[in-house]
Amino acid sequence: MTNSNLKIGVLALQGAVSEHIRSLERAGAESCAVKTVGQLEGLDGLVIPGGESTVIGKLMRKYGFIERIREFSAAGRPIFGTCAGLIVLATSIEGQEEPHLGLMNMTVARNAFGRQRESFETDLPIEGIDEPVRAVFIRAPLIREIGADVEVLAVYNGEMVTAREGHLLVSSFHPELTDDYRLHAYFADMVRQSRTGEPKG
Ligand SMILES: NC(=O)CC[C@H](N)C(=O)O
Repeated sequence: MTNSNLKIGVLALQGAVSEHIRSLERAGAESCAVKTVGQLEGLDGLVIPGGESTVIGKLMRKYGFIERIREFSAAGRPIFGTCAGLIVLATSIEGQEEPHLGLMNMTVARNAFGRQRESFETDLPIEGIDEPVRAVFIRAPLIREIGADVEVLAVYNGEMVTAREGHLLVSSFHPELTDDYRLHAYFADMVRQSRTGEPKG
């Protein structure tokens, strides 16, 4: 048994970073901003925040994060992508030739709510969390199609907005912009469980 704290980094190339760090700390994890690939070492999990997926993708390529985050994931370490982070994790992005990380088996659509509903909030029931979560959507993406191993955790107006594939978790909305840190706690549990699967010694 190890007593060391969970360490969950937040990719800090662009977007809402400090709010994620605050929510992760409230959920009982240690957290820090990740600006260089070297900082991925020693992390148990990673959050990829919202922002602009094209910008985040470009900076990930520039600073060598694509390969290193793929290795991070291949080692079974959990990743949570929110909003633009969801787009960055997808294997396919509508209207775009290339994905970014291409790790989670799903097709996503960017800015899928249209201009009328660029930004809104709702109480969203999420599988595995007791009461609905206050969800803030900002120029949010939707999940259009999923692979067989992807489990849908939340649906809004018939559209998939939260999902999980093994150690990968994604949400269309911004869970870090409210005081409700239950989705971060859910992710911290995923990270904790992935650690107990580690070989002892
Ligand atoms: N809030 C967000 O992260 C918005 C995502 C952004 N619209 C994109 O396409 O990347």
